[in-house]
Amino acid sequence: MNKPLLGCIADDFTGGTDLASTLVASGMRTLQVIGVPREPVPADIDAIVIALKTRTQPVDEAIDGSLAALDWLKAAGCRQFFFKYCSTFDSTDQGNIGPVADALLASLNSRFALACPAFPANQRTVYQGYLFVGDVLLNESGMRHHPLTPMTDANLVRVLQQQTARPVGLVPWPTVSRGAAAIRSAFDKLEQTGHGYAIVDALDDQHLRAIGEAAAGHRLITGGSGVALGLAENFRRAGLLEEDRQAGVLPGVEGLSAVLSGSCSLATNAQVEHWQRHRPSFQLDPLQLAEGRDLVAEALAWAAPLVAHGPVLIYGSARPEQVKAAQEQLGATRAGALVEQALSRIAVGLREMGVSKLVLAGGETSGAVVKALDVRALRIGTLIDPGVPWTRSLDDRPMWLALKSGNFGAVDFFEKALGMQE
Ligand SMILES: Nc1ncnc2c1ncn2[C@@H]1O[C@H](COP(=O)(O)OP(=O)(O)O)[C@@H](O)[C@H]1O
Ligand SMILES: O=C(O)[C@@H](O)C(=O)COP(=O)(O)O
Repeated sequence: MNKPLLGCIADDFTGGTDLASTLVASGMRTLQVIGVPREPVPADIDAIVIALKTRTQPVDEAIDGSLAALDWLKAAGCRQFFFKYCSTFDSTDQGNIGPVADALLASLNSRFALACPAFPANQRTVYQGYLFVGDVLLNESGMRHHPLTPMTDANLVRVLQQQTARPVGLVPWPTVSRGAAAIRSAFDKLEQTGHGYAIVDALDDQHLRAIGEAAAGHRLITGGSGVALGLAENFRRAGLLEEDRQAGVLPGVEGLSAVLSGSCSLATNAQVEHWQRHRPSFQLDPLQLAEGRDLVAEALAWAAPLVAHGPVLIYGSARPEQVKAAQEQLGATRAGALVEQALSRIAVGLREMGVSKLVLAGGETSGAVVKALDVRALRIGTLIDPGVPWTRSLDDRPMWLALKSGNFGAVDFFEKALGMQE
């Protein structure tokens, strides 16, 4: 049996499908598993993405979970490893990007890894070490209001340096634009001068492909899905990957559809508002949940007569003022957990009603819901918008799931995913 080539650890589930869809598009047969698998790798898989929910866990738990995933991937025979985090570098002052990357490097007996969250197709670029979201710096984007990981500094060298004792350097755009050989020699120089990481500038996909090529010999690569663009080609050059493999079309599922949204990002809030212009929606308020009101039962009772006629949206998503008000009373973690738990129970209830196609908005939200549905693995299908593919769960009651990163997708993403007209 062929061994997988690339073993990936994603710090959240939406990030996992984002990375998996990039690998599939570049011709790698990719399986996404939820948590460290209990089963052996299926045959004929080129890349495995283990999706964890470590982005906002306490640092020690994030390290333990990531190392367990790495051990499994090593045992499966992977040659190269990828730590996938968010294209907006979502983290707290303590981590978890730095501490997890440190632990992975140590376990791989490596001293150096690149760090590049750039994802130009979704307007994330890195210039002189500063992360831009569209035409504004990260800290001026909606990410400054993120409920769990507010990002208040766009200088990634500084942000990562705060999370690791290993010195962090920069490979700037003029070097990156000279191509793979120049990038490789910049990596070598940084490693020789004792740096543990290099933040790497990237403004377009060509840069990302060159960075990928330069990292062909690296044991560990860290970044967003963009930097995975060039990895398949490395394996092809080495004669390890066949040409022209395409992502399989997912077998369909019979049943009803719904959207569950827990993301409070600018993009998701706009998608929720767009949906509400013509379609039914039900809002969950964490303050009411905290008071003990059974909004799960209310939402399901509301959905029952509607969902048979067309998809419904149930959401906790709220504007920054509303999120802040809930967090002031409950704390960010409890407010978030209340909405995640409610949406998870609603997802289980909707499945009982015959829903088999679910669009989930939000990384933490998707993680909570997918766990509640006891999904163990996902096959990756076609892209709805950059970074968000349809997936099909691999179990006895298969569902189609679209795990949408909060920040991703056009304003009509929900309708587009479900094939609905305006
Ligand atoms: N009204 C609300 N008040 C406070 N927190 C909320 C509210 N609605 C959702 N949340 C929480 O905000 C967090 C959003 O994170 P996530 O799902 O990862 O979205 P994103 O992909 O935008 O980062 C979740 O923990 C979610 O439960
Ligand atoms: O890289 C990205 O932006 C996404 O793949 C991602 O990690 C999504 O995270 P959320 O925005 O929390 O869904």
